[in-house]
Parts: sequence; structure tokens; C-alpha cells
Amino acid sequence: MTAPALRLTGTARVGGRVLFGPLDLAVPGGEWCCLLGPSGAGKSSLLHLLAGTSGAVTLDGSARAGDGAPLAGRVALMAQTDLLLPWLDLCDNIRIGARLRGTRPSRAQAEALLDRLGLAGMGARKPGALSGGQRQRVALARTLLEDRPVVLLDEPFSALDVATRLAVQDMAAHALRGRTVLHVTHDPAEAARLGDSILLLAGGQIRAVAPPPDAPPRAPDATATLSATGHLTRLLLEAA
Ligand SMILES: Nc1ncnc2c1ncn2[C@@H]1O[C@H](COP(=O)(O)OP(=O)(O)OP(=O)(O)O)[C@@H](O)[C@H]1O
Repeated sequence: MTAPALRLTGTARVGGRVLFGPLDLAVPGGEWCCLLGPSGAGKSSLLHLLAGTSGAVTLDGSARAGDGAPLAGRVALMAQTDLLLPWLDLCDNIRIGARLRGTRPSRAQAEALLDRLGLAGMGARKPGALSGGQRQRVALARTLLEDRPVVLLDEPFSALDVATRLAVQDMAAHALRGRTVLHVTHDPAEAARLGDSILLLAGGQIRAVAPPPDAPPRAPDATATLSATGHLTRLLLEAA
């Protein structure tokens, strides 16, 4: 699978006001890019513009793949809300996209993903019986099973405790290696740990911030990771 680059250029508006831009955001093909920024800066809107699900937010410009082919059909979006269907069990929730397209991955595939996310043996449960962090991992499993070259993640680990978060970050980093990932997060430590590249959206503009030099996923307590976390925290405080 060849993962295309992503490019978003122009000005985004909502309700007649400028949300961000004019700007030029680029994510190289096959890289994991973390996007940070203050609440309301437009990070989720930017993901939805790339996914083609932006609704009230419009773009005077373009959101496209670097290879010129349409993005439609090549993108999986994990939104901030988990969108789990309460009447389906976890395996069927995870397989919902494939089912809507007329294919049907096996329950064993869904169970295997749950297992890797620390939810072994829970495939027959309904979402109503889960904690917030468990629901978030099911939504991640559904996104991974989509098996798309471009993956957009909106705060995918925000509900997880520290130990689970680190384990699930590692799992996702390995599962999505070689895909083009744009990952919105509020957590500077997460960006310092996971990003091949790191972008900051603030004041309507995009700014690139140098990631630590070694390859992700990085040790959370490595000096370079901690130093990048501190630098990003300072930039976020300045942008607030
Ligand atoms: N459908 C919509 N209708 C009206 N306003 C919207 C809509 N979608 C987004 N907005 C507005 O656009 C702005 C940016 O929202 P967005 O969710 O993209 O920000 P964000 O950076 O992801 O914030 P957060 O970090 O809090 O999730 C907000 O002021 C929000 O109210």
C-alpha cells in the first residue's frame, strides 16, 4: 500500500468568519504528523475538511492527496466522539464500515484487534457496558480495521490512563507504520513521543516544530522526548 502525501491550502470559514488561514499544511506520504493547538483553533475542522465531512466549515482552497488522485475512499477518520452503535456488539461495531461496503471481515479479526488493545474476550459486549477509555479503544479498533492508507485521528488516546495510553500508542504506531497519519492531540508529550513531524495550529496559522531526532515511538522519559515536550508546552502557553 502506497500512502499519499496530504496537502491542505487556503482559508477555512465557519458562519462567515475566518477559522484559519490562508495557510499551507503538508504531511509527507507515510509519515505520522501530530497537530497541536489551542481549543477552538480549528484542528478537528481541518481533519474533517480532509475527510470530506466538514459540514458547516468551508474551505476556500483545497484539501487533497499529493498524488492527485481523490482522497475519497482512502481515508479513515477517528472522530472525537466514538460513534459506537449501542445495539451492536463490539465486534460488529468494529466491522461496521466493511459491512456497509458489503464485505465482512471475520469476528476473529475484530477479536484479534480487541486483544491487541487490551480488550481480550470482550467482542460480544455492547458499548453501554464499557468505560470511556474502553469505548475509545473500540473506536480505534474500528479505524484500524478500515485499513486505509490515510488515517486521521482526533485525540485518539485522550481517555486512557497513562500505562494504557503508552501501550496503545505503541500498538497504533506499529499498526499504522507506513500510512500517512494526521493526529490531533492536546498532549505535548504525546506529540513528542509519536510525531515524525509536529505542527502547531494557532492564530489561524500553521507552524512546524522540530521533533526529537530519533524514530517514533520514543521512550516517554528519554531526554530528547522530555525536552521536546517542554518546548511544545511553552509554545502552547504562548499561543493560549
Ligand atoms: N458545524 C459547526 N457549526 C458552527 N461552528 C462550528 C462548527 N464546527 C466547528 N465550529 C467552530 O469552529 C471552531 C473550531 O472548532 P474545532 O472543533 O475545529 O476546534 P479544535 O481546535 O478542534 O478545538 P478542540 O481542541 O476544543 O477540540 C470553534 O469555534 C467551533 O465552535
